[in-house]
Amino acid sequence: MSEGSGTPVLAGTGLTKRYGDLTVLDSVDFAVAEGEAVGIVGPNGAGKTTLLSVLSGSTPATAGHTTLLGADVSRARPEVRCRRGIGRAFQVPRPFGGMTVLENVLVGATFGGGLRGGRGEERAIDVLELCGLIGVANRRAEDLGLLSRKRLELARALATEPRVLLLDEIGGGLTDAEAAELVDTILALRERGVAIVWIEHIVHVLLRVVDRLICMAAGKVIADGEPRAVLADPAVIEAYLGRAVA
Ligand SMILES: Nc1ncnc2c1ncn2[C@@H]1O[C@H](COP(=O)(O)OP(=O)(O)OP(=O)(O)O)[C@@H](O)[C@H]1O
Repeated sequence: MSEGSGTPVLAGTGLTKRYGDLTVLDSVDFAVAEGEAVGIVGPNGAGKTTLLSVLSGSTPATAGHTTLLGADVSRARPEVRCRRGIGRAFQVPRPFGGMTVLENVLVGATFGGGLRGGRGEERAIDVLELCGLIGVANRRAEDLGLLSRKRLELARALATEPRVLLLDEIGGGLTDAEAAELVDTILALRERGVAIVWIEHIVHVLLRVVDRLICMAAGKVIADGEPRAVLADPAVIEAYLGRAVA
């Protein structure tokens, strides 16, 4: 969390997830401040996606607590956490293929954000503009190219009016130019004060957005701080076993 900030927008304490004897998340403490952007890196199987799933409520924690704007949401279902401010976008976009782009975003605003009637429509149009999708608002989601599908995934999460947005490898599969466009959209969200937690293997893309980097390995946080310092940390380099991280 940034120095001097107040209550974190989202925080986890002692977050643990076990599958039988396998501990995939091992007593992780995590916090993101309002408007902060945090990147999460780490080798495959480190527990990064599990951390986001536990924070968003889609995977129940074995132990630990999650707070959202200071309130304990550890027992709240994912849709409740969503309405209270946690948005999530996935690596593989999950739109309703037969629906238009606008309809997909309206579903997010109405069911995820609890915005009814005119307010939902206003929010949907605003989000489509922000994500560069207004020109394809009436196209069916299944007819979109990859970058537009990624933008739609982001737009659906944003339509719920999140205070914090959890992004899971949304840059995957994009060309450098497409990834740069996506970064511009995410920077625009930051300007609106949405906190961002972003797992991304494409580190140079991540570094354009985040103020802080967390590295996980074997279910634990092994480094947390200024991004370049984290990438230069010997423990981080060792965790990647010599794989390039920047
Ligand atoms: N439902 C499950 N049952 C058993 N093991 C699981 C389950 N879900 C995840 N795991 C295991 O938990 C570990 C952490 O997985 P997770 O997806 O959180 O890692 P990750 O850091 O996001 O990896 P990647 O970068 O490959 O996406 C992995 O070893 C994975 O196989």
